[in-house]
Amino acid sequence: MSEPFLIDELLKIRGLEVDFDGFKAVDGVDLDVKVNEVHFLIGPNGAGKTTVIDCVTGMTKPTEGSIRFDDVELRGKKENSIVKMGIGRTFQTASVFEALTVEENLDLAASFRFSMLKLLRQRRGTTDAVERALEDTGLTDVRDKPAGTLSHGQKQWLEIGMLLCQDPKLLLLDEPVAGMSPEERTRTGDLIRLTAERCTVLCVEHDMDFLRRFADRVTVMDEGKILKAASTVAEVQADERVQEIYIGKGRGIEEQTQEAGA
Ligand SMILES: Nc1ncnc2c1ncn2[C@@H]1O[C@H](COP(=O)(O)OP(=O)(O)OP(=O)(O)O)[C@@H](O)[C@H]1O
Repeated sequence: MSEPFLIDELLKIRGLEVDFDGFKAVDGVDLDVKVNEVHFLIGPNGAGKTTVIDCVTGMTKPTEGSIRFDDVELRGKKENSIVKMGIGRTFQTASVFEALTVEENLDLAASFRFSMLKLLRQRRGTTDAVERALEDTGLTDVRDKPAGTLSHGQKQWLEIGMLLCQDPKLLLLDEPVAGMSPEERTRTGDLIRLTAERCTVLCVEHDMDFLRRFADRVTVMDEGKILKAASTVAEVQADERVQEIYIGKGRGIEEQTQEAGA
């Protein structure tokens, strides 16, 4: 009999395995993400974090295990069905339409939520979503600028704004603050906290200072496995095995996480 799906769980992964031509990139991963939490997935390079995210979006097909979202099994579903179920995802390099303005990018993203008929009847639905995303991301002043002229940080916020326009239940963020200045990191963290008031956030990240400020819970992976299941940042930092994998791979947890996020 399968485990019961608790009311505050949004994502429940059990026994996930991914085999790339004989190499187990993900090896028996269990992961629980609760409704409206900001959950970070950390671990050294090659730990399998992005592969787990790719399995949730349907981009990578697991060889074993289950991925239940809102008590529905995602395995076997197509990527676009998973998007429609309310899962949005950003990439390490923001994917925005550079030639379109900020507002046009958001408008286009918002329109994915509506059928053509609804769009004609309910133009206002997209406008409200766009205005809210502009406000949340702090991009109102640059709404008429082509996305290609934005700074790196602004492009990342635009990508998050585009996903917010689609009213997701779960946002998957892949290293959202990589390459950002300290000010941009703070703004991104504030945007993530604001986002978590409306949806759940699962974030792959290396920057320990960022985690300390913005995470509710953290799960640590190493070599395809879970090293430490969902815990507080303080518990993760105090864990000797977590210290060991970072120290064992050359440097301290602080140093390595900051460096990887820089
Ligand atoms: N398509 C693929 N084919 C073969 N091997 C892959 C593929 N994608 C990822 N891998 C390997 O699987 C392992 C896990 O990769 P993954 O990108 O998930 O790690 P990660 O924890 O996200 O690392 P990083 O922090 O460096 O992004 C790595 O050894 C990687 O080289």
